[in-house]
Amino acid sequence: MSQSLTLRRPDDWHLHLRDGSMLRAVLPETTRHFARAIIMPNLVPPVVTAADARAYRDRILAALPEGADFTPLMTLYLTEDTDPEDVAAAQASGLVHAVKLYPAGATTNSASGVRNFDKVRPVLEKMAEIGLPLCVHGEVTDADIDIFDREAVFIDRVLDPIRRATPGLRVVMEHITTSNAVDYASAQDDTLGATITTHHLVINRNHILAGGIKPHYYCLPVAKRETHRRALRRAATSGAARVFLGTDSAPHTDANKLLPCGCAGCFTAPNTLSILAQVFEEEGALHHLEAFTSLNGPAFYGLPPNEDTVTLTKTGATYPTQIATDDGPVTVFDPGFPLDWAVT
Ligand SMILES: NC(=O)N[C@@H](CC(=O)O)C(=O)O
Ligand SMILES: [Zn+2]
Ligand SMILES: [Zn+2]
Repeated sequence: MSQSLTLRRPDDWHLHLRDGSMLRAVLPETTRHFARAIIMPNLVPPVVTAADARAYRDRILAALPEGADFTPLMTLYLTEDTDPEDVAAAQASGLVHAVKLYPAGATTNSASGVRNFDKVRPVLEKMAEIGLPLCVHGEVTDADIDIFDREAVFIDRVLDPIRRATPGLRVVMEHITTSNAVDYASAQDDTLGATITTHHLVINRNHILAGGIKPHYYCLPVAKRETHRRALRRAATSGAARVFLGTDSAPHTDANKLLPCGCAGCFTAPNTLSILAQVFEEEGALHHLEAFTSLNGPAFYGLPPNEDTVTLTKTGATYPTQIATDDGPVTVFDPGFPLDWAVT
């Protein structure tokens, strides 16, 4: 008898589905395993208003594979012109579950993000009042701050001041990559959550840069040194209630990754659960996997956990190296080791 593991069906609390033919190609990779996902709004143009989010949700629902049971949880892209009343109405109608903060210039399609944080004060105050979470890409963009320090500096200079100025604001520190973020998150109250990606549990910066540059391991925030990866693994596998999975699965075509100035993002949707089971087993924490993938996220977002389940068996897993799209192939994240756990 091979070992098996049954979990409540997971959710992905940070996912890029893109649009058009890319959406159609990547959506089945998520709906196969996940019941719900927080859908990132960094399209071109971005998903800014409730009307934009409703239209994008309809395009996602129209692209669902036959028979898929999947609920996209929509977000709004915070700009300096975002209308607090539009945000409140979008939440009240059940359409929108979070607002996303991109510091302008921090990452893929962030040009419409926030430069002057004073300009978004009224929106943040409204969100604190109505309990709508702010999902944060937590990196400063100052040219004089080293890219490996941008998350730690953001916490001190931007995140903590925003939280102090806006009591009660619920915040998700997205895709944390440092022990600084782990320490900050664990010291806060239950208004603060943190997501961790699959790939940041697996790679450190050597994987990107040593022995030749590996564009498919380049994402933002960029993977840090090994001590940080270890801190992330401890946090993810600890069972701590405010830490949960946000894969940040971020597909780009190989043509856009393999360039002199290539795009940031790792495409992990197809093999995320197999990789996570292996990471948790290596850490002796398989009993905490369900909390990370299926329980902590819904609790933070005030939603019930899923009723149905997925089962993994230790029979070895295969996955495609690439997914075909009308725009060209998208390479799947390669963890660098064979996968033991298959989703059955
Ligand atoms: N993580 C990434 O490297 N890229 C994301 C944007 C983001 O989540 O920062 C993308 O949209 O491609
Ligand atoms: Zn981001
Ligand atoms: Zn992302």
